[in-house]
Amino acid sequence: MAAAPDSPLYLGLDFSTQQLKAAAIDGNLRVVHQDSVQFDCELPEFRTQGGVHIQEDKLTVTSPVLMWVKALDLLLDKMKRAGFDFSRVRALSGSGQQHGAVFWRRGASQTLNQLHPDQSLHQLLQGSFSVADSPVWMDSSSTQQCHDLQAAVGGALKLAEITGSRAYERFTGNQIAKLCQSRTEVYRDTERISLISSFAASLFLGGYAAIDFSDGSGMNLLDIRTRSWSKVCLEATAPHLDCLLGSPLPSSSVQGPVSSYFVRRHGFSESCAVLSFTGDNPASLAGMRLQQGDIAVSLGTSDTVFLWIQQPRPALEGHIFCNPVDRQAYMALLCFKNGSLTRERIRNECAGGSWETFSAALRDTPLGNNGNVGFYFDTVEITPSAVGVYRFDSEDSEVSSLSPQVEVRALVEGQFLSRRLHAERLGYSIIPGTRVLATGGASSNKEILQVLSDVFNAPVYTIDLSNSTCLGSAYRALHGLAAESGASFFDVVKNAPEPQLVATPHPAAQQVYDHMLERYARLEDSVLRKSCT
Ligand SMILES: Nc1ncnc2c1ncn2[C@@H]1O[C@H](COP(=O)(O)OP(=O)(O)O)[C@@H](O)[C@H]1O
Ligand SMILES: O=C(CO)[C@@H](O)[C@H](O)COP(=O)(O)O
Repeated sequence: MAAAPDSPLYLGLDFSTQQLKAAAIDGNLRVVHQDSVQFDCELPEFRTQGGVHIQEDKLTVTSPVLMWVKALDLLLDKMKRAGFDFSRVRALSGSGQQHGAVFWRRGASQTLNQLHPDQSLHQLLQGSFSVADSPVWMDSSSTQQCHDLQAAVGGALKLAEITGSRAYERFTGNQIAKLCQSRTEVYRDTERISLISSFAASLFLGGYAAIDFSDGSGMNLLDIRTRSWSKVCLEATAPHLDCLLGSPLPSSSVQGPVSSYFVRRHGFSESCAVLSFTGDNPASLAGMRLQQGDIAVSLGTSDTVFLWIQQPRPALEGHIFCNPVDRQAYMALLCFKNGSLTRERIRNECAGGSWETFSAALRDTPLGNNGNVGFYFDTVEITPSAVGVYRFDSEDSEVSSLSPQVEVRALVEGQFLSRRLHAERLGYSIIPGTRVLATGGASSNKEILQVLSDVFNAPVYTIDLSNSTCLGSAYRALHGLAAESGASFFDVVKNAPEPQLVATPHPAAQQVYDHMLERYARLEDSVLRKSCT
């Protein structure tokens, strides 16, 4: 049944690597509006490529914080022009690319509190950030700080037991330590540190939003069992950090009403609630309504693989985050840096820049690629830690090139073999009934999903939107209002459309890829020996 034209809406936003996106749903969980702002082409004055600036050392990767602020101005204006009625929004939530940090300058809280509706956020917040270029998840420049943190807490595994992950360069605590050591004055001039998710929530609240447990798990600072900051990690990272971070809160918390700025400038209702924002992968778990036993594969700027887990078993590879929709549960995640941008490079070099030609190459080449396989780590990979491009023929001999069509398949098969290999090392096994839920920009490509299905030997499902992050945040906004009366997330979203089957494995897939996986693991070992990062 269609919802009444003035019925309540729930808004989800996603501040991801390459764009800001929004989706609104009605009380029947139907998507009624979608919009986006692409950073590179719609905000060219910030001169980003893929939403980021890669610095000369090739390790430091940042994004201008004012670009995200301006993107929000632009997005809300676009939505208004499209006739979106903000007064109907009962609750909103959102997500951000994980791990990135926003440093608010002393005095920023007062500015946030007194935003004048005649001016844009971008004009009002020009002077509010002590660091103009925020470190983001692609950064790998804090190796020293990672070593120091692990040494301080008693080793990599001990750190993983506390925070869910060994030290990773992109994790916020290590970025904060780097800033504090290299730009002490700037650190002293900072009154608050947000994640990108809690920064975005702060804009809507007109005051500092708490970091939520789930995104907070990507900092190497939160004790994922007690769900509070780990004293030993804070002390090893930087002085007075507890004051700068504020107390973390559950991902389903109502953090307050939207600020009067949004009421007066955009027509939001004064009672519109702002729910905790979270990380984009946790939001995606909510958007896909992931269940235990499913495996999610997100094909955004990064590729990620994640699972719902009940008990944390931290390891030296991968991450455990607090679950964003169930306070007793967790999620396990693997992140692969060379995802869509690497597929785009090979599309440009081997398929004339056309996804259609790229897809045709996948259709026209056989499962297993006649033994040709590749490792494409254009930038320093996270899982595994390696860099460079390595191609092998069926005899395991390294070759310097492959024909364009074979290269396309070598890339996509290689990427998914890697996703499966590392997921299995994390304890994941494909059993009858396993569903692979795919999302992210590249999940609109059926041929890529067919290779995913073949390599995992499991059916692949997608939801209607390739953008499950916004949908997940809209669901979380709706659930947040009901959570106070004890309703579970799954109760609230039980009538959402079911994921649709989009690919089933070829009958020969298991035979081809079980063997190839063993071979891939051996070749990866040899690549790792060659590519000491
Ligand atoms: N038809 C397609 N085939 C493969 N990849 C695609 C296709 N359309 C878009 N993409 C990829 O989707 C990526 C963006 O995914 P998205 O999930 O929106 O990223 P993010 O949320 O990280 O900003 C682009 O970098 C692009 O390479
Ligand atoms: O670092 C991670 C997860 O640990 C990345 O997955 C970021 O969260 C960026 O996400 P996308 O913009 O690629 O969706």
